[in-house]
Amino acid sequence: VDSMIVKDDYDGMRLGETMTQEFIDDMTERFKTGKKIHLKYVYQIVIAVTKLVHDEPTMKEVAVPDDTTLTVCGDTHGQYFDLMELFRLNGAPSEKHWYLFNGDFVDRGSWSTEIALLLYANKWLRPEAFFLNRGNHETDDMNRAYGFEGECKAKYNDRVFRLFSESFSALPLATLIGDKFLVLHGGLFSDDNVTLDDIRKLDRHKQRQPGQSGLMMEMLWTDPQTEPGRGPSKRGVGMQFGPDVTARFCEKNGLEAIIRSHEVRMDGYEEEHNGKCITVFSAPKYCDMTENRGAYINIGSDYKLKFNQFDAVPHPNIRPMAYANNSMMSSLV
Ligand SMILES: O=C(O)c1nn[nH]c1-c1ccccc1
Ligand SMILES: [Mn+2]
Ligand SMILES: [Mn+2]
Ligand SMILES: [Mn+2]
Repeated sequence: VDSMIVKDDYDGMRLGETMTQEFIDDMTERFKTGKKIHLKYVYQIVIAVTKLVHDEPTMKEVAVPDDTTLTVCGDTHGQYFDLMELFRLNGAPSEKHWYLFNGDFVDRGSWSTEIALLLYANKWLRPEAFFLNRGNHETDDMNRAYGFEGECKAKYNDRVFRLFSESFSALPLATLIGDKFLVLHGGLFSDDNVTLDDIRKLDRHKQRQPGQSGLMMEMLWTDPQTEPGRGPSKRGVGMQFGPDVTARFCEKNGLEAIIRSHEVRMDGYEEEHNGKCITVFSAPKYCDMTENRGAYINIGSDYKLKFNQFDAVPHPNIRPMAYANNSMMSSLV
C-alpha cells in the first residue's frame, strides 16, 4: 500500500500516516456528493482499524467522564444520509462526544462503504472515544447476500471487501458502559450461566464467522420475546429470550439493562422486559419501506439514558440493495 502513488490530479484531501479531523470532514463531504476516496486511503483506513480493534478486548469497558456524552446508535445499514441527519441533530463525533455503533453498519442500504469508512476513520482518529460492536451483518454470509460485498467490488475492488471482512472478524462483540449497561448487537444466551467474564474470556479471533451455535453467534443473532423462558428464533439462527432470562442475566451480572439492536422498532427504540432489554435502531424508513423512525441513546456521566428519535431524510435515487448479488438470496438462512 505504501508504494501506491496518489496522482496530482486526485481532487481530495491527502492522507498521511495518521488520520485527521480535516480528512474526515473532506471525506464526509465527498461521500455526500457521490465521490469516493483514493483506493490507497481505503486500504490504509481498513488496515489501521483492523489492527486497532483486533487488540481490543472482546468486551470493551467504557466509563463516561463528567464532561462527555456517549451516544449509542443501532443498525445503520448503509443509510449514509440518515447517519448525516443523526450527526446534524446530535453533534458529530469529537473528543467530548463519544459514539458507540452497535453493529449492522452495512448491507441493505446502498451507501455501506461510505458508512463503514466514516465509522472506521473516526475509530482511527479517536480509538478511545469511538466504539464499534460487531453485528450479524459484519459477516461474510450476510455481506454476500445483502449488498456489502457487491458494493465493495462495484465501488472499489475485491481486496477492499476482503480487508473489510478481516476487520469485521476482529471487532469486539460487546461494550460494557459504566458497569451498568451491556451493549451487544443481538442479545442473550441459551445458557443461564453466562457471565460477563465468559464474554471477556471469549477468544473471538479463534472463529472468524459466528457459525450456527455458541456465544458469538448468540450475541449477534438472538432476539427478545414477551413470553417467559426461551423460544425458537424466527430467523432460523439463534433463539429468543424472555423477560425472566433478561432479569436473571442482569441480576447475576449486576447490570441495570442490556442495550441491543438487530430489529426494527417503529419508534426507533423500545424498552422491553420491564426496562431491562432496550432495543435501539438507527435506520429510519428502513430500506426505504418500513415507516419506522430512527433513534439513538445519549448517556452522560450520570448514566441516565436519554432516548432521541429522528426521521429519514431524502437521499440520491439509488435503491436499497443496488449492489446485492441476488443469486445468493436463496441460499441464505
Ligand atoms: O437485514 C436485516 O434486516 C437484518 N438485520 N439483522 N439481521 C437481519 C437479517 C437476518 C436474517 C435474514 C435477513 C435479515
Ligand atoms: Mn487474529
Ligand atoms: Mn440489522
Ligand atoms: Mn442484525
